[in-house]
This record gives sequence, structure tokens and C-alpha cells, in this order.
Amino acid sequence: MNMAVMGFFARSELAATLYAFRREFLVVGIFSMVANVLMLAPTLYMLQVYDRVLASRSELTLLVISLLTLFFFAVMAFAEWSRSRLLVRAGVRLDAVLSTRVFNASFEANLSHSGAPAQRAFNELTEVRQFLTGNGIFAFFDAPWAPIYIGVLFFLHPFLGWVSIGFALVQAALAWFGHRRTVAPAEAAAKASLDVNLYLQGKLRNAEVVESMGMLAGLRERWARRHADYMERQGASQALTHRINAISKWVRYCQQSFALGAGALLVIDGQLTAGGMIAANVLMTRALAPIDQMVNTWRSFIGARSAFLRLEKLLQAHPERDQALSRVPPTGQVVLRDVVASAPGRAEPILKQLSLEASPGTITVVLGPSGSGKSTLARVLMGIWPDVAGEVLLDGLPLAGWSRAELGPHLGYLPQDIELFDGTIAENIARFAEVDSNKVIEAARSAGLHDMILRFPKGYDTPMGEAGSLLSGGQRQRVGLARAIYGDPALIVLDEPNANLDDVGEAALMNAVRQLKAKGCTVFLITHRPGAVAVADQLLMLRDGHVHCQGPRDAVLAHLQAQAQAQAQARPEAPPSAGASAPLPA
Ligand SMILES: Nc1ncnc2c1ncn2[C@@H]1O[C@H](COP(=O)(O)OP(=O)(O)OP(=O)(O)O)[C@@H](O)[C@H]1O
Repeated sequence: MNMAVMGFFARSELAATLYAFRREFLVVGIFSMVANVLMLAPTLYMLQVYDRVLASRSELTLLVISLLTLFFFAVMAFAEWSRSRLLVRAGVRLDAVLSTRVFNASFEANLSHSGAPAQRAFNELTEVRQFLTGNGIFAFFDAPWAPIYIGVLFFLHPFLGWVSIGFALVQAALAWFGHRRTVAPAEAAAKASLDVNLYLQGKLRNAEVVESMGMLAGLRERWARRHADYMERQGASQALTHRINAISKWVRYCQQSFALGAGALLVIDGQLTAGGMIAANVLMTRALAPIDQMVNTWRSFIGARSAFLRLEKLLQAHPERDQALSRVPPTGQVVLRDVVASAPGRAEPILKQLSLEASPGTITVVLGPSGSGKSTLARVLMGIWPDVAGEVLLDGLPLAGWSRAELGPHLGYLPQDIELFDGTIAENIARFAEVDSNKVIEAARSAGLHDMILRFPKGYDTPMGEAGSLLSGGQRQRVGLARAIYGDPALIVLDEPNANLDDVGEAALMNAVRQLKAKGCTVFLITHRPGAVAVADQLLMLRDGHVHCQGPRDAVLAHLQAQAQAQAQARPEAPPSAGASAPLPA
């Protein structure tokens, strides 16, 4: 294989995956060769019928060559069918090989807000697969055979060979021109189409909010603007493609008729038989068909190529995680050293030089005003904040180095926006792994949910869709809590778990937190409610991304009290110094 081709397959993971299909493509190439060589059969048949059968008036000759041609056609049909089947199967396998990888990469991209939505990545995978396994690719397999047909035309008469080369050049020039002109508009239209779809889907997801506050008109106006932009771009792109297709069609008609005319000239001159003339006409159409096919499939080629490039970029940006980094289960010892968490588009980091330690069997309550960085800290602790500097260690090892699939069951996380997924309540609590009924019930009990679930008609097997209408905000939060508790994690982070809870719910939560502590879990509890301070071993107060106060609970409380008293005494003379901070030694 030549260097350029090898270079292509070596350049990325995606290209290397395609390289694994080289055998299939080779066999497709062989079938294409058989089919293309046998395409000469109709030409030979025509020659024989005109020049031999009609001249000799022999029915037997006609029968023999007809049967022979029939056999060739059968082989040709078999070769064409086989190559299609092979490609379809290769497509299914390609999808099987890549879909998990693309799923993981687009999931990670979503997590870091760095990539296009997952759905787009799957559309791209489908586009690449459909191109590689559809009609478009045949043009590439058939094109190399055009020279053979042109060679046969030269054999019939050099003039016919030159005419076919002339037409081939015109067609190729048209394809090249088409590519240059249509690539940008086609890509712009595809992007605009995706934008419109994604915008619409996003709004449909929030249909209740939109409806309740009468936001539809405003949103429709924004959607209409995007839609109009898409229509305009698509119209421009289509108009151009149609123009190029029309020119291509015109060239094809000219070629079909003038090839016959050129043959007729030679017949008049006595240089070609009538059979040769008809055969040359068929042959020339055949020789130029792949080029014509390429002009028509150019658009899908461009689409597939840019989809390929985007997928390649996505996979490169999110390489497969090294599964070898799995380790013994963590005990939950957490150390953060000089952690700085940033976000794109923000001049200042969200968390600034944050350091803390938490041991197994302790509860750290994180307090602080809105926007002080508590939820960001929760994500850092879970290892899902993309842009972190400093050290985040779990059992003395960097969190980022753990195998996510293995670490996941040892972590518990209750985010502020609880997302429950399609499936039963039990499956949601069991995190969609194999449901261990005892563990599910234990987690539900701890979250104060068990009795409530039993009151549902299908109990733990109630689908989330149905339960969605049965569950209140507080109950959803408790299902989220049970999911976080499930399987006795070593480290658990609860981000405002009591936001929607009543007093009973809050008591159940505090009970659950104490149980977790008793089991040796490292608990982080982020809250606005002062009641939670009662269960804390240590307190961490954040203010504007900084540690305002940190240390054992009683010491921090005493310090805050002393600070408040000092401020109260100083008040008559001078205003309090807002934001005075004094991190306590842990
Ligand atoms: N993905 C993000 N990109 C940019 N900025 C962000 C992102 N997430 C949060 N922020 C900003 O970081 C700051 C801290 O946000 P965070 O959600 O951590 O605060 P919080 O203390 O949990 O607030 P609350 O109590 O209201 O939940 C805010 O100013 C917020 O605007």
C-alpha cells in the first residue's frame, strides 16, 4: 500500500479502526473487479450479435453467446450483491466497534462542556457508516476500472478512445469544480440544520416552563430566525448542487449521442463495423458512469468527510481511558492541595487555592453564600470538573487516574439538579447495574423512602415515567439520596440534599448521614441550612471561591462567634470589615 494511504490509516484512532476493515474492503475490491470486467459482456454480446450472428444468420451461435452472456450476467449480479452485503455487514460491525467509544467520548465532551452534544456525534457516525457502506463508496471502487473500458475503446478505434478521454476530463473537471463550489455551502447548511434541531429539542425538554410563563412566542421568534437561516443556507446549497447536476446531465446526454455520432463517422469511413459502433456507445457510457456517479455522490462524500474529521477530533480529544489504572477499593481518605478550579470564559478561577483533608468516618459540612463555589467543590471531589489545577487525591492517589467504571460504585453523589433516568425506581437506586434487592431496600430505608415506595402500585418496580407524576420534589430528592447511598460508598458528596425536604425528610437525611459516618464513609454535606451543622465533624466555609473558615466544628463555631462579637463591639466606632477571614488550622 502506498505511503499516503498508510499515513491516513496511521493518523488517528478512527482511521486505524477503518484499517481493521481492510480485508473487507479488499474483498469488495475483488468483487468490484469481477463485476467491472464482466461489464464488458454486454459490449461483446452486441459486437457478436451485430457482426457475427446477423452476418451468418446462425441461430445456434446466437443461442450459445446468449447463454454465455447469461452466465456472465449471473456472475456479475452475484459479485454486485456480494459486495453490497459485505459492506452492509462491515457497517454493522463498524458501528458495534465505534458506538461505545463515541458514546464515551461524547459523554466526556458533554461533561467538560467542550464538545458537541452526544446526538451530533452519533449522527456523524451514522453519516460516515452510511457513506462507507452505501452506494457512494462504489463509485470509488468502480472508478479505477474506467481506464480498462477506455483501453477497449482505443482497441476498437483510437478516435473513440480519445473521445471518451475528452468526456472523462470534462466530467472530472465538473466534479472538481462541484467540490470546490459546494463544499462550504453544504457544510454551512448541515451545521445550521443541526443547530435548529438542537435548539428545538432543548426547548421541548423545558415545555412546562415555556408553557407556564407564556414564553412560547419569544422562543418561537428565536427558533424562526434560526430556521430561516437554515432554509436560506440549504436553499443556496441545493441550488448550487442542482445547477452542477444539470450541467453534468447535459454532458452525459451529449456524450451518449455524440459517441454514437463519432462511431457513425468511423462506420461511414469504413473503419468500424456497425456492431463496433453500438458496442462503443454502450462501453463509453459504462466507462464514464463511475465519474458521473462520483459527481452525484460528491455531496455525501463531503458530508461524510467532514463528519469523519469531527469524529476524529472528538476521539482524539477524549482518548480511551487506561483501564490498567484500576486499584483496590478506596477507603475514602480525601486530600485537596492548592486546588484551583477554572471555567472557560471566566477571568477568575471559581475555586482559589483550596486545600482540605477529610478522613473516612467523618462528616464535613460545607457552607457559604450562593455562588461561593460549593457545587464546584462537589464536582471537583467527584472528579468531574474538567479544568482543575492542584492536587485532588483519593487514598493518596490522583482522582483523575482512577478507572471511572471501577471507582463509580465507591462514590456517591447527589447533585443539586437530580436527574432520574428511564427505568424502575429500583433500577435508578441501583444505578442501572444489576439490582441487588437487599441493598436497594437498605438504601431506600436509609433515605426514608421505603414505606413510600411500597405504597406505589408496583412498589420498587414502578417505572420512573409513572413515578415521575407520583413523586414530589422532596421525594425525587430522596430517590437521588438513596441512589447516592446505594452500595455503601467510601466517599459521598451531597449537594444541598435538604433543599426540598420537610422536617421529617431532614431528620431522615441526618439519620442517613450519621449511618454513613458509622460505616466509615467520608461525607461531604453542602447546605444552606444551619441545622446540618449539628452532625458535622468539620466545617468548611467558602466565600467567593476562597476558604473563609475551616476546621473542627466547635473550633470554627467558636471562632465565628468571637468574630461576630468583635464586630458587634467595634460597630459603634467603625463599620464591620466585611469578608474578614481567618482560616483556622484544621
Ligand atoms: N460551568 C460553569 N462555567 C462557568 N462558570 C461557572 C460554571 N459553573 C459555575 N460557575 C460559576 O462559578 C461560581 C460558583 O458556582 P457554584 O455553583 O459552585 O456555587 P454554589 O456555591 O454552589 O452556589 P449555590 O449555593 O447557589 O448552589 C458562580 O459564580 C457560577 O456562576
